[in-house]
Amino acid sequence: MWSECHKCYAARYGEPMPAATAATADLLLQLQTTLEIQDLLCLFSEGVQSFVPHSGLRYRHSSNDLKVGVWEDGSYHCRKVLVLVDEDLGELVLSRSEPFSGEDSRRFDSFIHLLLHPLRNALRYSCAMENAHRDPLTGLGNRRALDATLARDLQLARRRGSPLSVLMLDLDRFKMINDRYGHAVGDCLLRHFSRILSETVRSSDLCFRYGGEEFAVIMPDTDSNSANTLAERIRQAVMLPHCCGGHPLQMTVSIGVTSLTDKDNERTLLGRADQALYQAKRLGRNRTHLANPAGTSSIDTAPKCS
Ligand SMILES: Nc1nc2c(ncn2[C@@H]2O[C@H](COP(=O)(O)OP(=O)(O)OP(=O)(O)O)[C@@H](O)[C@H]2O)c(=O)[nH]1
Repeated sequence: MWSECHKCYAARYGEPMPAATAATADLLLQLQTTLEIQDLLCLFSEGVQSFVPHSGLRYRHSSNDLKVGVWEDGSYHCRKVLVLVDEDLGELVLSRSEPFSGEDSRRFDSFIHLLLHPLRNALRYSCAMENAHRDPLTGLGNRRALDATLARDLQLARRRGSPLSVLMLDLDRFKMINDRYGHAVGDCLLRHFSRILSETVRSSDLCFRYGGEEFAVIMPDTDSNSANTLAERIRQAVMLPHCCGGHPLQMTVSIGVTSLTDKDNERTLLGRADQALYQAKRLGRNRTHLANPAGTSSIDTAPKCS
């Protein structure tokens, strides 16, 4: 019944669809037009508004905490737990300055039935997108995520006229670790390295596993000097011994550093960071190599201890 359009309803029953039925039919159709959770909640809030007036809507799930409209924490709330068969879909809360009546709550319930399937689909889509952009071993963003983030951050830096730097990092002689201690120990070191990376950079910097034992960091609002300082901090932190599979191991990393120029696109920026990394390897590994943004000269930070 809900999926019938107004015309079909009129043809079948010989009268126009009642307003409440028409509203739920329209809302159901609208909710099927998006897989984005935020958009879905906006559509839902608009659809429910004339039947259960509210100033704000909040959706909480283990993977999300979203607010739509004017959310006032201190005012009246109408809270619903969302379950579809046995699946926990989170919690939906309406808020406003007037108390909610029993009738409001019942109407809200009847609209929630329309939301459950579209919301479950949106949650699954969001989870699939998240997995498609995450490296399963380290939990860092993967190369696809790096490409998308770099394109976005590059545009942002251009618009604001702010600096942007990139690090490319590659663990040294990692094949030896695998060959000597086995792949599981190698995996343990890769996880350890990604933790060091995430803990050493600032919260605005983003870390990615580029592939194998190669990683990248995007640093918005960061010039080459600050990027070089941060790269050195990472290099020093990596050298501290770490126990994997009962083996106290020490690793080192080579790092290429570069910053955005006017002529750069994503490919040239990453390419220059990769070249700087290659230079760091060529000059003896366990070092940071800064490519001059103009690409004409470069600075090498030799290890203070190795
Ligand atoms: N354990 C583990 N090893 C990996 C993974 N991905 C790539 N590797 C290993 O990383 C090693 C990379 O070796 P190479 O490319 O020769 O580089 P390297 O030994 O680090 O030497 P340099 O980079 O020249 O310092 C190979 O042995 C790969 O098998 C992974 O997910 N887990």
